[in-house]
Amino acid sequence: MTAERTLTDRLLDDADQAPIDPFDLFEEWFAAARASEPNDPHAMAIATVDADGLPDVRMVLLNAHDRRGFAFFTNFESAKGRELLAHPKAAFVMHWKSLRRQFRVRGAVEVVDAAEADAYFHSRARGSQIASSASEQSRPLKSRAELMERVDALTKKLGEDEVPRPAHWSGFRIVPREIEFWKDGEFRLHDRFLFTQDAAGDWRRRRLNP
Ligand SMILES: Cc1cc2nc3c(=O)[nH]c(=O)nc-3n(C[C@H](O)[C@H](O)[C@H](O)COP(=O)(O)O)c2cc1C
Ligand code: PXP
Repeated sequence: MTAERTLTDRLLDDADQAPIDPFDLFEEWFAAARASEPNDPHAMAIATVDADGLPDVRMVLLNAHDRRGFAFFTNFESAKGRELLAHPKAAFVMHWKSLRRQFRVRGAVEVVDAAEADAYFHSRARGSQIASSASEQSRPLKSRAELMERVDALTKKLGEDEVPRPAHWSGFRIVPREIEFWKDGEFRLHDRFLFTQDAAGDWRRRRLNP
């Protein structure tokens, strides 16, 4: 009996030019990362640009994904929030050290709908919901004590009530235009595959030089 070939096996086999769906391939790589990374396999660095075109980058967590794209949740009044609302395009990268693999996406950015943001917000630990309400993310803070006072005041005020999702806390979805899968190779002879969509919306892949 022969073992079934994975999508990764097929990707690396230049003789196999049948289509591979990049979202299915992502699921395969993400599952491998979840099984082998010591922490935060869903961490990604997301790059934006500010009003001067100056790039900005920081880690966020990939907390939702499907065939529409890759979403993370944040404060829309933060630096990244303001940057993305003004310039709704982004790139992100995930690096799974344990696998020596990299996953990159570039594309347009859309805001997730309110129902999705509510569902995700309320799935988080209550303390994290309160923290997101209390933190004026990216704005100067006089002291940690000031933040903790806001957390305590809000905790007291809410009692047992549900924490309302702040109007300025929601999710951004990166809708891929380009997707790249990278796998480490000996002597820097890595394997790289760039997926782009053709006019019909089908995903094509090209191998790139490392
Ligand atoms: C592993 C990791 C995951 C993070 N995930 C998020 C996240 O999902 N959302 C978020 O708002 N900040 C997250 N942060 C904090 C951001 O990196 C950043 O400090 C914060 O969002 C403010 O960024 P900004 O000033 O560029 O908007 C994370 C930090 C780390 C190290
Ligand atoms: N917001 C902030 C400020 C974070 O630091 C993180 C994760 O570090 C998140 C949101 C996303 O994680 P979670 O939704 O699991 O709290």
